[in-house]
Order: sequence, then structure tokens, then C-alpha cells
Amino acid sequence: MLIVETLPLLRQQIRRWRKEGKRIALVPTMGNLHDGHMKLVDEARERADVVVVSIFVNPMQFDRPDDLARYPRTLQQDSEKLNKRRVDVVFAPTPQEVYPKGMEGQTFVEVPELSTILEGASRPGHFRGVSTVVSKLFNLVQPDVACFGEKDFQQLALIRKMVADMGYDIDIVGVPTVRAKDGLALSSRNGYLTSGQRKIAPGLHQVMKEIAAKLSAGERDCEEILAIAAQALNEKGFRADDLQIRDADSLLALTPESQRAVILMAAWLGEARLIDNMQVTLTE
Ligand SMILES: Nc1ncnc2c1ncn2[C@@H]1O[C@H](COP(=O)(O)OP(=O)(O)OP(=O)(O)O)[C@@H](O)[C@H]1O
Ligand SMILES: CC(C)(CO)[C@@H](O)C(=O)[O-]
Ligand code: BAL
Repeated sequence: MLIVETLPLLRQQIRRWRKEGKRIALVPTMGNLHDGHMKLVDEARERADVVVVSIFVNPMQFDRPDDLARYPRTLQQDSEKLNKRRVDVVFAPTPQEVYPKGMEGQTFVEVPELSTILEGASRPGHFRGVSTVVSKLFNLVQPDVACFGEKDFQQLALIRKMVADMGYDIDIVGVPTVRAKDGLALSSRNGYLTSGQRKIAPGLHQVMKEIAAKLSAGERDCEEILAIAAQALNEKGFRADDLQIRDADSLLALTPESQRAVILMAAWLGEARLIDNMQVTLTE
């Protein structure tokens, strides 16, 4: 496995593979890898000859400097895990390598509407940072296929729209959320939880399942369902942040024509802002 830190070395490797007719898969990450990331790697491996995993804590997508500063950086352990998974290249550039002139004045890619609603409203500028860096990674790695987690539901929708709108010839694979046995979605930010908070954390998934059961039973008063859910979360020790029930295809409000709903959950637990989501088929 090669660990590549510069753009020229990455380009050299990609050119070599392209000449050999290799099918390339990309798994973009911010590192501090867990079994959710490993699932993306396994899915990538099944779909390509060679796998590139990028590890880059992208400053452009952080709206809070404290969040960026404390984000866990564990390249050594991450590389060992990826080596065992037979990854071909780890691309781990510095911010200077990706943004040599800084982020001010950097050309950006912005997906309209999707980037400013929901998580985009809670984290201003976040999705501009995501679409810009993913676009840059697509141009550098030239993958045939790229894998993203469904855990970041809106991010996956945003990437799919960017790929469609910009004509990238890349197959985007959405990978179902990997969970701990107690239901908590794996996430690097779970590391911020104390052991007491870790015991409370699966409550987010439990409350989400209760919302799903109500929707499946035909309840449609989303405001009331979400008010009850927020109260349940707060009683468990969370601070409910943004709870939404949306059309899973448009991410807009449910309409009588909606076929599938998505429940989008964001709640604070101590210093961690946890997110999760679940899709529900609407039968009536
Ligand atoms: N539990 C999971 N199951 C499946 N995919 C996941 C999971 N967690 C993260 N991913 C996916 O891994 C990719 C890289 O995500 P990232 O490195 O930000 O990890 P993360 O655990 O989501 O970290 P964070 O705490 O920043 O949200 C994204 O496509 C993300 O959706
Ligand atoms: C896709 C991504 C690697 C872009 O920085 C990031 O948003 C993430 O880890 O989900
Ligand atoms: N997985 C989402 C990346 C972020 O929270 O910035």
C-alpha cells in the first residue's frame, strides 16, 4: 500500500493505472477510521481493480474552528487498518497541498438548494466545502466508482446531484449505515462521548424507530410526531437540535404523493453532535 501526500505523486500513479486499463474506486474520508469506513472500502473493492482512500480533514467544510481543531487525526492507525484491507493508495494531503493559496479566493462548487437546507442551514458553508473538495478529489483520482455512506444522507444526495449536473462519469454507491450492536450509528465524533453518554447515545436510534413506527402506522402530523420525539430525546439527556421528516427523494416537505419519507435526526449529547437517519416507505 502506498501513502501519497502530494498531488504530483498521486497523478503519476493514476496515469499509470489508467494506461493499464484499471478500474479505480475512491473512498473519500476524514480519517479516524471505524467499521463504517471499512464497509465503504469493502464495497469499493468489489467494484474496482484498485482502491484509493483519501484521508483529509477538509478545513473548508468546517463552520466552527473548535470543531476543526479537535477533529481526531490518527493517520498511523488508519493506515494500518487500510493496509490490512488491501487498499492500494492512501491519499493523505496537507491543507497546504489541497489549498496552496488558502481558501480565500479558492474556486468552489456549490449545489444550489440542497446545500443550504437542513444540515446546510445548521452548518453554513459546510456543503460548499464538501462539494468543492469532493469535486477536486474526483478530478485528481478520476475514479470510475466512489462510495459514500447513507449516514450522511443529505451529503449523498448532494454528491449525486453534483455528479449529474456536472457530467462526471462516476458511479456513486450509497452504503447503508453501519451500527454498533445497540443501534448507535458508528461515527468518528462518537469518540467525544464519555462512557455515561455512550450509554445514552443509542436513544437517538430508538426515538428514530418510534417515529418510523408512527409513519408506518399512517400518522402524518409531522409537527406533533417531532415535538414528541424532541421531548423524548431531551428527557434521555440529549439536546434535540434538528429533527425532520422529509420526502426521501426531494428532501422537501412530505406531500400526498410522497412514496418514501426520510427521518433526519441531529442531537447534541455532551460535546458531540450526533446525526442519524432512517427511510420509511409510505404505503397510503
Ligand atoms: N456508520 C457509518 N456507516 C456507513 N458509512 C459511514 C458511517 N460513518 C461514516 N460513514 C461514511 O464514511 C465517509 C467518511 O465519513 P467521515 O470520515 O466524516 O466519518 P464519520 O464517522 O461520519 O465522521 P464524523 O464524525 O465526522 O461524521 C462518508 O461517506 C460517511 O457517510
Ligand atoms: C465526503 C468527505 C470526505 C468530504 O470531505 C466528508 O464530508 C465526509 O467524511 O463525509
Ligand atoms: N461525515 C460528515 C463530515 C462532517 O461532519 O464534516
